[in-house]
Amino acid sequence: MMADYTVRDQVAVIELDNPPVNALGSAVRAGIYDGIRKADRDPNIKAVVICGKRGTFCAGADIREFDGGKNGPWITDIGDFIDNMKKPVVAAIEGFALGGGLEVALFCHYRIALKTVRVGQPEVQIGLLPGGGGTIRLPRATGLKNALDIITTGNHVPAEKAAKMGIIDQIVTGDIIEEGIKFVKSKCNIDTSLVCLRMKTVKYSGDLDDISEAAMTKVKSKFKGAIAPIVCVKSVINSAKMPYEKGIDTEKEHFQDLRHSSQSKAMRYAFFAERAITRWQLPSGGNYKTAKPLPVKTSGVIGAGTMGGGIALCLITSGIPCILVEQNQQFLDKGLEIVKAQLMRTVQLGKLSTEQAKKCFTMLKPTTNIEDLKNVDLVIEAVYEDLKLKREIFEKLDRICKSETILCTNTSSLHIDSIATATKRQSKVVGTHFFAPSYIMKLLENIYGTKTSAETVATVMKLGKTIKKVPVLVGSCTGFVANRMLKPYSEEAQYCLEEGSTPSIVDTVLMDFGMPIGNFQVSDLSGLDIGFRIKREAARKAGVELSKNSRFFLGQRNCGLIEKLYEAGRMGKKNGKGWYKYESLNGKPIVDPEVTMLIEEHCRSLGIERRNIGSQEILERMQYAMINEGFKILEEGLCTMAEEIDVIWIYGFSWPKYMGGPMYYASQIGLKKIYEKVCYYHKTFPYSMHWVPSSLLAKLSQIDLPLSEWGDVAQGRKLVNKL
Ligand SMILES: CCCCCC/C=C/CC(=O)SCCNC(=O)CCNC(=O)[C@H](O)C(C)(C)COP(=O)(O)OP(=O)(O)OC[C@H]1O[C@@H](n2cnc3c(N)ncnc32)[C@H](O)[C@@H]1OP(=O)(O)O
Repeated sequence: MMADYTVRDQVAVIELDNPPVNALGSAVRAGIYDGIRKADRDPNIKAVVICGKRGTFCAGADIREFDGGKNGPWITDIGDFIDNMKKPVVAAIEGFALGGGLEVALFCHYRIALKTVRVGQPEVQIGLLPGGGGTIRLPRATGLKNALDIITTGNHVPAEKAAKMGIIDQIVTGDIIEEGIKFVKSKCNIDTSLVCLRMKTVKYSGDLDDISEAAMTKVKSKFKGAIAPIVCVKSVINSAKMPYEKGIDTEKEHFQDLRHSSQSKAMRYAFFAERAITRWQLPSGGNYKTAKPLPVKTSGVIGAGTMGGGIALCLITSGIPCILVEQNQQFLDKGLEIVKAQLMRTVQLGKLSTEQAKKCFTMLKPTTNIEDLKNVDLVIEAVYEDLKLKREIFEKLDRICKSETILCTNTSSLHIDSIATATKRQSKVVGTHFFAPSYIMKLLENIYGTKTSAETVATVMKLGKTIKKVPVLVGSCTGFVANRMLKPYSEEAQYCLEEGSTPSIVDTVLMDFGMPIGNFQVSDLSGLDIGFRIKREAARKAGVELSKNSRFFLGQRNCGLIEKLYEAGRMGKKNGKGWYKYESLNGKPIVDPEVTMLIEEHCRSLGIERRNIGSQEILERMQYAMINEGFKILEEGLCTMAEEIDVIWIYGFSWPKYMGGPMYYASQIGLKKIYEKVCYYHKTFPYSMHWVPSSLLAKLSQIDLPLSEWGDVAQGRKLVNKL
């Protein structure tokens, strides 16, 4: 049994024991169930303590079991039994009580916790609802409003807040089991039915239908396209509408429906993908197990623009002092204003108190003197994308900084070696690519160069976690993984415009799929000048002219629309005109007939016949071109597993988690179909390099291998005999 049963001072102590997080697998559930029945039967036992081993209570149901059909008692059987017990049962919580873990605690008559504990019902984040009575019992403990909030967001609640909400009865210090025993013995003379949550009514104020409608509207707009939050609201409302038993039965039905839904399967995949990518390895052999990160106690950021300011903010709000360097006082002052405004916003959102924000700000040391960086542990360069400038900065940093300092570049496209070779410490140079807005977006694409050491990689992977990002390690190539895959995706979007579509049609198709924002809206946000400059730089490097009126550029299909919009003074949202027009800086995109005319004129002048392009074709062309690129990336060893690509898209480009990421999506469609379509488009559009089929995709399309093994095939770790 995966729950230890011992007796101390006439109290039965049931300790959950399932490493690493005491997940409630079927054996654990059986262990708890047997334990409470044994304690109830034994006349020498006066009370029960339920707690967990290894410093944590329980992280919920064993998510891996949801795909199989493991049996064991249903979790609410435990609750039903405790509800009828005369002997008091206390949950003694340390670490986490999450999901089914909190539900077990809510079955108990009492809950005590250490101050450091976090509780929550995070099921919604894996496309589920709390299926062990959580939607019915939590509202009885804390009221409808709090329960709706906790269950629909999945956010963790710190112990003291949970105590104020009525979820925890007492905060304790010291040994949790000793405290549990002391606490529960003091309750032996109290009638358990008086404290049993089943017997309580659900508190709320106002009209239930109004509460339900408001909660539905909120989750539908906040979690667009996701089913689980809607079902969570329904079930929590049932707690106030239905008798306890009916509420529980309905909850169980909802749980089973969600458990088998494609959305939950994709989100469970994403949960484990996020953990798999922490097991990084370098081609040279260094890996997450062997490499030790260096401490980062002080940091520096060069460039106080929107990106650099946001990066500095990530550092100081995570407790890492940061020296922010700009070339002159005017730019520095502007950067500081950006940091201050973002900090204020964080306070307004309730994420930091005014005091905390003030304290953070004192950790920022603005300067115009790069020499001030000499003693910091790590520097992140975030100046604009100019190789010459970056090399100059790295050469200077190499001279100024102590020998241990790690030098990071926030380049979004340049090869790491092309910057690292400006220094005599190539093993300490690494890419740390943040995504705009850098304070908000969770992805941190860490890029190793040929000579980057495992220690340096370990340091930036750890730093990523410390500053609350999701760090993914990738190899170096133009655009790295994220932007390299984005290129065919947005090129296909532009080709669709030339062939007959419009920015708003393309964007609507993407948003209907589940993307929070369309391709052309993103382009307007980043600024059309960025796209234009990238193309101009590519032309300059190749020693050719950039021509907006040519259908070919560097031997490839070309769409000159960006150049035409740029020349028409359309810079994007920042000047109110891009692919759309905007009435204000915070305004919504409005279809602009001028852009439609410009596109039509572009087609006329180049003799391109426009046609109706269906939404399926738009989606397929954008996604399959990008997926094909993903397979090439795996094939080239720039990623070691397909999961890395999915996490990059989820956290860098807000790919809907309930669709698992583009590689997972491909696995659901079937690689055979994807490969056939890629071949078809390659034939149809022979001048687009991105349609040349990936040989890995070709290989995998012939066999049926789980996504978790695609990287192994690419790297030759798994040999496929059939081929
Ligand atoms: C048929 C079943 C009937 C049950 C009916 C009741 C239904 C209840 C629904 C649920 O309870 S669903 C689960 C709800 N709980 C969660 O979503 C919590 C998930 N875990 C986390 O958020 C985090 O892991 C943590 C607990 C906050 C700890 O974070 P930390 O960063 O410290 O460690 P990780 O790297 O995330 O995790 C360590 C290790 O543990 C694995 N793991 C964590 N939680 C679970 C879990 N609930 N089930 C299975 N495995 C879990 C995680 O995958 C890591 O292992 P890996 O090998 O590195 O992947």
